Amino acid sequence: MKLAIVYTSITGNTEELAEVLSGCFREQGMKTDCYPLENFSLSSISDYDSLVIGTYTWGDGDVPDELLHLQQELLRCPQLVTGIFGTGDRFYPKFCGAVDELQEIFLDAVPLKIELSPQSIDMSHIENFVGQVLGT
Ligand SMILES: Cc1cc2nc3c(=O)[nH]c(=O)nc-3n(C[C@H](O)[C@H](O)[C@H](O)COP(=O)(O)O)c2cc1C
Repeated sequence: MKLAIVYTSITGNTEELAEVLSGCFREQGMKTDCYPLENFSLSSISDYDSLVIGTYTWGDGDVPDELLHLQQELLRCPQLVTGIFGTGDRFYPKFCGAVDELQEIFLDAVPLKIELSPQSIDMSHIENFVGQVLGT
């Protein structure tokens, strides 16, 4: 089994969460590759058994534009998307709205929403997410 984390991040919060998650998946014995979106080649999708997508939220609860192409491609194999994580800010009415939007498309994916950058208080949620994605 091989898992890819593919994320987009502007100010680094989602990147930080992606790195924490990578470490957790690896600790659980999962072969895990972690890519910023711009380094992920769509042709490598077939190398993976499972894909976990990470995103910030933009605008009024929106998925960032740069993710839309990957989102479209994954509609061919929606079962591959096992998790969707995001960082957001509770200041906005649609907290982590991008995670909600993606989850409406990838119905079986486990969601994780974290406020800004991951803190130690978030670790139980993060570990739960990892466990659910791995089905343990
Ligand atoms: C213009 C703008 C719009 C945003 N809209 C939302 C939003 O609707 N919901 C939300 O939860 N966060 C929103 N955010 C907050 C970001 O999603 C949040 O800061 C996130 O952690 C940034 O991730 P990054 O550091 O990976 O880029 C917005 C931020 C900006 C600058």
